Amino acid sequence: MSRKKTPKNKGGSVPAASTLPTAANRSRLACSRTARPGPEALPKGPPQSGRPSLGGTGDFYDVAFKVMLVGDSGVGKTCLLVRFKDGAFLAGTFISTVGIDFRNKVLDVDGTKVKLQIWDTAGQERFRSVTHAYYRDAHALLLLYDITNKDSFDNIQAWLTEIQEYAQQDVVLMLLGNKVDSTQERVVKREDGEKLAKAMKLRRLLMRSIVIPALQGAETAIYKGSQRAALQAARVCQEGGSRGLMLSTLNLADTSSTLEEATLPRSCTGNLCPLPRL
Ligand SMILES: Nc1nc2c(ncn2[C@@H]2O[C@H](COP(=O)(O)OP(=O)(O)OP(=O)(O)O)[C@@H](O)[C@H]2O)c(=O)[nH]1
Repeated sequence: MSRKKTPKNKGGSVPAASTLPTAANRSRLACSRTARPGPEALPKGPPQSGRPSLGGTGDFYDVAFKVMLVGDSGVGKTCLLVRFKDGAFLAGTFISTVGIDFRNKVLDVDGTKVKLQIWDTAGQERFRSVTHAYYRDAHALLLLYDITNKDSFDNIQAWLTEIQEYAQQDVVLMLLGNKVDSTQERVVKREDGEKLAKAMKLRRLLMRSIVIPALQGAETAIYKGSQRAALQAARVCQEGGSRGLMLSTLNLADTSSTLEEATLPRSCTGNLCPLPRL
């Protein structure tokens, strides 16, 4: 595979810390319910200059969320995003992300236009200082590990420490065990992922009968925090994780959560699962 993690048509990449968000553009990133059309009112991800406007495609939307993909290098963040955005799986040679990159996607959820602004961060240590500044505005963080790479699982705690330091306390966090298609190479047991989730006092929202083809092989899904943001983040995984994912979320502000179960809506039969009205 040859692919470049460089600016793309509907997104952009941010290799330098000089373009980190300002207080002004951070406030615009807040989850917004806007009148349509709203390209100029779309939440502007950092930075503002030198790249196409996030709304340049003329997307209409009612509500917008900023979602960030984080985790060790090579866990599959870019693949998840590309799969979600373009429906393609980037198999083959691994080219590491430089800096930070983003894609927009507007989904129709029960008649509501939901815009997701999804940021793909570089997993490599040397880019941490760049990505830290982007946590603050995120509504949801998807924290990935690779079930074939024990180190990426062991490093989850370190990622959580970073998240606790830099993200909003009420951010929705999902823990994703990626690459479950690689059954032969699996070194992180599903139970270990679930144990970690429990240790973090996660709440369980979605499990068992997830009938979305993209989620075949999904192990479990847990959320806590803003329900709507959690579900939108789950949708990223549902569409992006054709190879199955374990989803779980953590509300860092809530240490007294208990496990709660629910299921996806019955109408959830395709790649796009209508979200329940919350
Ligand atoms: N088998 C399998 N391979 C995957 C999957 N997702 C990603 N890969 C492979 O894993 C490698 C790394 O994927 P990337 O998406 O580039 O990883 P990343 O997390 O974005 O890495 P950084 O950009 O360095 O942070 C690539 O060779 C992908 O083809 C998956 O679900 N299953």
